[in-house]
Amino acid sequence: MNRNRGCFITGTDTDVGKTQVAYGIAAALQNMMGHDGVRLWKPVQSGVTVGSVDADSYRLWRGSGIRHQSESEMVSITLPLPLAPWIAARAHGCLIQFDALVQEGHRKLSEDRYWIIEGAGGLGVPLTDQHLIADLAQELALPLLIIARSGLGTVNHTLQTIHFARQKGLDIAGVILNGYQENEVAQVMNNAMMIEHFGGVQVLGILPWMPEERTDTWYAAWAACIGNRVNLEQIIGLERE
Ligand SMILES: Nc1ncnc2c1ncn2[C@@H]1O[C@H](COP(=O)(O)OP(=O)(O)OP(=O)(O)O)[C@@H](O)[C@H]1O
Ligand SMILES: C[C@H](N)[C@H](N)CCCCCC(=O)O
Ligand SMILES: [Mg+2]
Repeated sequence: MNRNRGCFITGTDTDVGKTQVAYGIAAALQNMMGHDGVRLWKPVQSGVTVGSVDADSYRLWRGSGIRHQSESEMVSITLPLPLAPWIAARAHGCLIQFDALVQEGHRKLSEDRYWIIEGAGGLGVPLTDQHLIADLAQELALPLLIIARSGLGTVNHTLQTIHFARQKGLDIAGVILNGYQENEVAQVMNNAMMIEHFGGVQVLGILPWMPEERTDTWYAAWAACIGNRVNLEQIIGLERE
């Protein structure tokens, strides 16, 4: 386990399903590994309070089924306003200490666990007046898993994210296209093909829209869906020496 440090989950935008995919991957990896080796971290969340059902930290905790961390151990900074972290912090009368966040990340990654770390919004989202989410991903030196919408517009957004990631020297583990509707299958397959062709990356999974109420049964079905449709071996295998 100690070679598989983790992945950094980013998105082509806010609201593309990073949290939903992150907890699903965590649950599916736990199922696949058959032991407790996965941990989750959301360095900064905004627009929520810890404990509310819509907080990323709560959803990561609830959806992953991981109980060796509490919800508050899954998040470091929570800011109430639904804004980019730099501005949400400023409005709250504080600044995000980028170096402290990086140190905390390194401490976590030195543990003998597989860490799934969720950014905020996309790579170009400011954490401070000098740092973007991309800079945090760079400091943590984890491969990126890019979550993208599945439908029209996603090819452009995904290729731009890939281009920016490479400019920042980030490794890309792959892309997951999230949330297709039943009548969109052909379009999503074409989108995946175009992203692979022009982006030089692998699409590691294509996930359907699953709108039902979040019950225990729903969470189990989502973890199974990810286990069946996402190339988990590739995600953790990339980290193997
Ligand atoms: N495949 C899906 N099926 C059903 N609902 C989904 C799916 N993917 C995402 N959602 C819903 O879409 C909304 C946005 O997803 P989510 O919060 O995971 O996005 P995010 O990228 O993590 O956003 P943020 O930038 O705020 O962290 C949530 O309400 C989530 O439950
Ligand atoms: C509040 C929201 N849910 C996110 N966590 C923060 C998204 C910031 C996006 C900034 C931007 O790209 O313009
Ligand atoms: Mg999220």
